[in-house]
Amino acid sequence: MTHISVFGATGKVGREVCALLTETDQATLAEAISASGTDTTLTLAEADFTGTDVVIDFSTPDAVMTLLDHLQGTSLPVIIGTTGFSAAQTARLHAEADHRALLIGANFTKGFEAFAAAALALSKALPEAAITVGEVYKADKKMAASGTTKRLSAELAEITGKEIDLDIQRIGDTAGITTVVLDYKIATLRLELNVRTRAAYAAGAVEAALWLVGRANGLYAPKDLLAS
Ligand SMILES: NC(=O)C1=CN([C@@H]2O[C@H](COP(=O)(O)OP(=O)(O)OC[C@H]3O[C@@H](n4cnc5c(N)ncnc54)[C@H](O)[C@@H]3O)[C@@H](O)[C@H]2O)C=CC1
Ligand SMILES: O=C(O)C1=N[C@H](C(=O)O)C[C@H](O)C1
Repeated sequence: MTHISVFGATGKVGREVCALLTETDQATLAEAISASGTDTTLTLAEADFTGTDVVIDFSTPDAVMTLLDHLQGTSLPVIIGTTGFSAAQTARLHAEADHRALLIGANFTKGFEAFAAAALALSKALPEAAITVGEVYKADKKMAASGTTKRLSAELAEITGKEIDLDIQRIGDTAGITTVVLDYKIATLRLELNVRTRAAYAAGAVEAALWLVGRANGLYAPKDLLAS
């Protein structure tokens, strides 16, 4: 049985991770940590992580930095689900991988890696196509490209040498819709990943956490799970 602590436990995704950990036989909830603590959660200062095998984070970039400060001197593995890090924060994350196994994923939905690979393959097969990466998320998410869109557009730009158009939308409580549209004049090819529930992100993160326990220190990504 793997003991998983959840950082950002009262958030939309953190709640789903905690719920999943009460249902699965492979893992159990060790400590649930939130910004100010509640009846069922601890503050970071109250958490001691003894009895924790791996931490799953879905919080904010600044909060992740405080988590890493708190974990200094331990080699506890961490799954980072949070997106939107600054360049300096990203550098800190990468340096942290010298001290622990750290897996960073912008999108833990099962099928996302295959979706990204398909988008890259199609962009190579249709070099004449204009490419747009689109996203729809909840209304209160910052109106800027998500981690998912940044990753997809950077990989598509690298492989095609083209500028990639972005279409950013915010609607209601949308869990996440990612599209890649290739327009090659005689036709339009559209790939869409429509996440129905945030439980999908929680499931992918728990699967990654189970995989990460026992790995050597270093930086990992969701595609490493597929390779092993
Ligand atoms: N990698 C992936 O597959 C996914 C990533 N995300 C990312 O995960 C992050 C969280 O997303 P949501 O759950 O939708 O946001 P949310 O706003 O619902 O939850 C964030 C939580 O972090 C907590 N938090 C803030 N400061 C904290 C601190 N110092 N200590 C502990 N907890 C703290 C907040 O109280 C809040 O409950 C975002 O960056 C989002 O983009 C979201 C969905 C999937
Ligand atoms: O905030 C969200 O909800 C999500 N954010 C992630 C991101 O920034 O890439 C992706 C996920 O699909 C949902």
